[in-house]
Amino acid sequence: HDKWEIDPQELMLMEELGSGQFGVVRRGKWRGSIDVAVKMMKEGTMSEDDFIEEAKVMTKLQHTNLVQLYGVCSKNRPIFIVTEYMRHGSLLNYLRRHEQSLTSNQGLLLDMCIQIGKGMAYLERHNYIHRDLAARNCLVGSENIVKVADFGLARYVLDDQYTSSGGSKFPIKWAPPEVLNYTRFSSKSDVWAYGVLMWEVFTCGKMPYGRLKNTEVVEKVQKGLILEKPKMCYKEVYDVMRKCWSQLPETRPSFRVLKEQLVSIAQRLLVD
Ligand SMILES: Cn1cc(-c2ccnc(-n3ncc4cc(C(C)(C)C)cc(F)c4c3=O)c2CO)cc(Nc2ccncn2)c1=O
Repeated sequence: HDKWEIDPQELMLMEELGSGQFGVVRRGKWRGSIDVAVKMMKEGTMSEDDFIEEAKVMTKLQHTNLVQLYGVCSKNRPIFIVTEYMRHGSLLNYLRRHEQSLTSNQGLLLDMCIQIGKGMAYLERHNYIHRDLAARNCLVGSENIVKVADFGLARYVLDDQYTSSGGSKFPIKWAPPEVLNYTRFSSKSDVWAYGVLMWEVFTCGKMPYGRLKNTEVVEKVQKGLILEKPKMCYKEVYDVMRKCWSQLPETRPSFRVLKEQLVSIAQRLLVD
């Protein structure tokens, strides 16, 4: 019996949550009581067979700061991807909607970064690369729980506007030099993206590099220019961001180290 295969008859679909990269995502109930989100994969948007194969691995990745993949309905089309439900939606929207209350609460902003760092340290330990880490791809649940979503899915996107670094949908502003030049993804390219995500958190959801066009950002990043310190961000937190933006991947800290550094900063700050 394939553990990762979900019987669609055990699903009750509810309101639409939005339409992501692969089509409509709806809220639902699984087996009558479990809150889920159901991605209904639009035909031709993802290499489905490869994904279904990978789903077996993904269901095994379990951590409090990762949005849990419960399984897939792959026996008919469109295929459904069933995951844990997060009631407050994307972190990016949450930051923008709650800017007023968040600006004075650096402890909470730092805690959000630490939670994501823990989820990413778990993926790093399992040699799992996200490939599109950003505030838009993290989700917020109750009690300010934050989790990393859609890790690894970038490999199955068929839209080459998204997959090729010259494409209009490629996440240029979250990409390090080795990805811009050779699309060389690694946990250290996730670390670069994590630095940009920290900047998003401490600016309550501003767009990195403002209105600069992608071509201008590529030029700046390759020249070593980096994002400025957000106004309401501790100096030592910005120093951690800057380490994530080292030109060379090997000079960037691992998520294991990053998490420890942020936790010790949080302990020092929350004591004072
Ligand atoms: C699990 N989950 C998913 C979503 C939700 C809804 C629509 N699109 C998406 N997205 N968003 C982004 C996304 C990105 C990718 C890349 C391959 C990384 C490019 C692949 C995806 F498949 C998605 C996706 O499905 C999500 C994220 O997967 C919203 C939730 N919750 C709420 C709650 C209230 N309001 C809105 N959403 C929720 O709990």
